[in-house]
Amino acid sequence: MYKTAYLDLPPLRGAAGTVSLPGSKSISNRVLLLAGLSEGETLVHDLLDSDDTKVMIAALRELGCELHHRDDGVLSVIGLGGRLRQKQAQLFLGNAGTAMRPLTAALAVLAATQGGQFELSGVPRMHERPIGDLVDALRALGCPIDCLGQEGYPPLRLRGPAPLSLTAPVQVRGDVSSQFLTALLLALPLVAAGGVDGQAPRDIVIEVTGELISKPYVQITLDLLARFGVQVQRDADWQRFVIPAGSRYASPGVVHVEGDASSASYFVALGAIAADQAPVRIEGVGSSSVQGDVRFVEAAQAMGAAVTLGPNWLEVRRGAWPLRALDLDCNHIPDAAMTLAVMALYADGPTVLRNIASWRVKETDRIAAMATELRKLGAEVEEGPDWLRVFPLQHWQPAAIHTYDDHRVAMCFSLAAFNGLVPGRSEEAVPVRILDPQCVAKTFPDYFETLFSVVQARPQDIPVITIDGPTASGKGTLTDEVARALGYGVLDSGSLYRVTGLAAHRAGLDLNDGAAVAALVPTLDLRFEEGRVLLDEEDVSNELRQEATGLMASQVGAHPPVRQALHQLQLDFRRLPGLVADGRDMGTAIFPDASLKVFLTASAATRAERRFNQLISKGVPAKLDDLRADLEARDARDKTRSASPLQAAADAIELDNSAHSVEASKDLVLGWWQTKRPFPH
Ligand SMILES: O=C(O)C1=C[C@@H](OP(=O)(O)O)[C@@H](O)[C@H](O)C1
Ligand SMILES: C=C(OP(=O)(O)O)C(=O)O
Repeated sequence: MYKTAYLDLPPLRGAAGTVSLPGSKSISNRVLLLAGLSEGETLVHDLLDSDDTKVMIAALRELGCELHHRDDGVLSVIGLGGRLRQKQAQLFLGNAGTAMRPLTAALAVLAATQGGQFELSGVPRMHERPIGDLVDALRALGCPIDCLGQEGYPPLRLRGPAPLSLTAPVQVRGDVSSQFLTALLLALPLVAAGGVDGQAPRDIVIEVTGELISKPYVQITLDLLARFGVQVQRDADWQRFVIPAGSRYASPGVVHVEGDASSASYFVALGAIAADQAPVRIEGVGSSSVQGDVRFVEAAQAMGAAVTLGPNWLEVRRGAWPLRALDLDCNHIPDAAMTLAVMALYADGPTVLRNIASWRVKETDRIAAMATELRKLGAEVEEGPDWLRVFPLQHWQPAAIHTYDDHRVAMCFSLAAFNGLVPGRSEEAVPVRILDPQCVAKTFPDYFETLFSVVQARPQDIPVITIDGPTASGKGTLTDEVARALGYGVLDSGSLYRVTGLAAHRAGLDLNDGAAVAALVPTLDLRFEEGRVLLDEEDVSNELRQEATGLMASQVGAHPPVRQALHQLQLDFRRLPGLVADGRDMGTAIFPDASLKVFLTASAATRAERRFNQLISKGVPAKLDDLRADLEARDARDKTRSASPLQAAADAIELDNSAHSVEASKDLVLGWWQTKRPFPH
């Protein structure tokens, strides 16, 4: 996951390849709750691992369920069998509607029937998301509930014991969120079995007042209840639901969670926009999905996507281009429909998304957020209480997209990075900045990594920052810090000869055979991370420092084909989303077109002192004066040698960090970087 303040997406030009979806949020949290309420063990395969499921898992643990992750990745849940083990808990539920609403209903009923007191809270936005309709329904049933902040909103206190009146149908409004009905459907089997206050088993009837929105999510609830042994009857109008008398949760033993269909929407859109050569294949959902959001595929097809599908996969290519404008009632796909708003920028006319009032009470006011952010790109957008009209965009502007702690805003705006595919815009393509990219943690922590694995950019569009300078100037540390702040990769070019020597030696090659060693270079699986060098995922940093490795390095470095192969290898490090390259000739020889070049220096005295402290801390004896004399001699040699002398590139910014902390140097470099970027400040 990118834990950076922002993530810059360079212009992206194409897409192809296969993605494997994370588990469905809606299914994961329902399965967790149902398994937690059932008797015995449920083994959950492919559960989503994200903020929304973490809060549900933590809550169930607090309540006394035993959950543990097995070595094979399967989660074992041992449920409560409907009996509270903890009668008091304070549960923090983040911004997960699928945890807050269902747990409210389940714990209100359990507290009323078995006694107890539970407090449920979330992030500040959760305290602005309505829950009044559910609270009203539960209070009418007899559950004592206090709204601890504003009436009708979390945080909530659920108390008991209290007598429940189960004779009349339970009434719940369905026009603000379907999760209120879902919550009652998931919780009320607790009382349908009877036994509460000596009551006989009875049918529990739930009646929906007002138009029910987001119906496919209620269907997911009904399907999963059926898998846990509860067969709810519903009428044709989705107004009346009956949980039959005697219903009891019965774990199916093993449950497989499908891939998330809402998360699939970004990759379906990606295929429609950018897969003009080979398809984007999406594994985890398909025609046999129980999630309503698979119907996003129909909307994408209407806009021109060419889709083929199997039971649990989709393949999407570009069909019509530009995309076709759409006018759609999106009530059945409230989450995935946000993706259509960005696709609309690539359409041949205005696209209207209707019946989306619920967007206003989700992670943020999504109608306002989408309108505001689309306008930053230059788009014309109109909005109403429950609709959005987006016009196609010709003149794109570089924009820093505010994401409002809303995972879907972050994910769908990544699709704006394909603006270079708009006819006539190839040379004018602009990057897109996504602010606070880690908000994707709610449902898809690795979203951007997954995206980068299937998209292409032109190398010259991928930003590079070079940090060159003499030995012991602190290049490595600064490079790591800058790269970490930007989410960029690192190239530690100084270690390449040593790594090549070591790898060639390990492969049993003759180090005098230049051609053989050169052929090995492109196959090296190399990664630089936090000052460490990883070869085939093994940390070889210590081995690289050894004298024997130094000898191997000079042996392989003598061959021109090896030098050439290493040149290419360095260029290949220019990968999405960007690169910080540390060395001595990065800005002059390897990446002469780098957008920012830094030449890092420090006085010989400072560098000698740093090297001295480094050695002493590792228990290596050292003399300060000797180190300083060595460094001065080396500087003189470096500057005057004929083959690539150590020189700042003409367009490099010099940074003498003798008197700066690493933090201060990093801030300086990031400040320069901002001035090089096209985003408004
Ligand atoms: O029940 C569910 O799993 C969900 C229902 C939908 O909410 P609304 O019913 O509030 O539209 C959806 O937006 C949410 O992401 C998940
Ligand atoms: C609305 C959403 O989440 P929640 O489950 O919190 O309602 C969403 O994921 O888009």
